Amino acid sequence: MDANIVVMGTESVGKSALTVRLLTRRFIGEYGDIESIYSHSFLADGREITLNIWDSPYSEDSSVETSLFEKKVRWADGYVLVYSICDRASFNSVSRLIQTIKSTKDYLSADKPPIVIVGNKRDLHHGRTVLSEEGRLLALNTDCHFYEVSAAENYHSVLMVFHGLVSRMKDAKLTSKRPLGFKGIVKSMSAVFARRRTDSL
Ligand SMILES: Nc1nc2c(ncn2[C@@H]2O[C@H](COP(=O)(O)OP(=O)(O)OP(=O)(O)O)[C@@H](O)[C@H]2O)c(=O)[nH]1
Repeated sequence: MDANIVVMGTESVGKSALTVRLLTRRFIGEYGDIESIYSHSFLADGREITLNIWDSPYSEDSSVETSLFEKKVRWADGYVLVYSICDRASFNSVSRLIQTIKSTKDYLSADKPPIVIVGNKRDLHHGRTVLSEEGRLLALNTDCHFYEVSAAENYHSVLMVFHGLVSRMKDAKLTSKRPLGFKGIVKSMSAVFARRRTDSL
């Protein structure tokens, strides 16, 4: 079974840190601006599940963002929307993102893929500006799921985010994979460790 997961959120909230943590169990600190789709397989209830995880750097360029955004929504079987608990603006942005995703045609026609809201950087509790309750309430009001994690400190909670999302995907949905629509985006993990910039898009 294959599942496409898109990781979204504003700059520096830890999108790459979460993705790399899942894939390698490691936190390497700096990640570079790499637009990437990673594949990750695991066993759940005796079946092999392959996750294709699209992690992209946040861009202020709205024309780039808009066309990429549409591609992501078309492609996704599930969403991980990340904010930092120390960054109120990133939380507000996740809230807007949920509305935007939910109002797109592709989201509705795809039978409403599950959305997980992730408050990251839980280890930085002294700098917290977004309460856990606010994240939980946002999830409740928007019919999403909520986790607070630290990509820096904890592998297990990051694993729960992705596995929890997969368990909410409908099996039927996952059998019909949509083509990516453009090439040159698949990168290997070595690109992350080499911290290479790419101009593949
Ligand atoms: N303390 C702490 N720092 C974190 C955590 N997750 C990520 N960081 C740091 O936050 C910074 C940004 O992390 P990235 O993973 O590059 O963030 P991103 O959302 O992919 O950023 P863009 O690619 O710019 O959109 C890096 O310096 C990370 O080391 C965390 O859980 N705790």
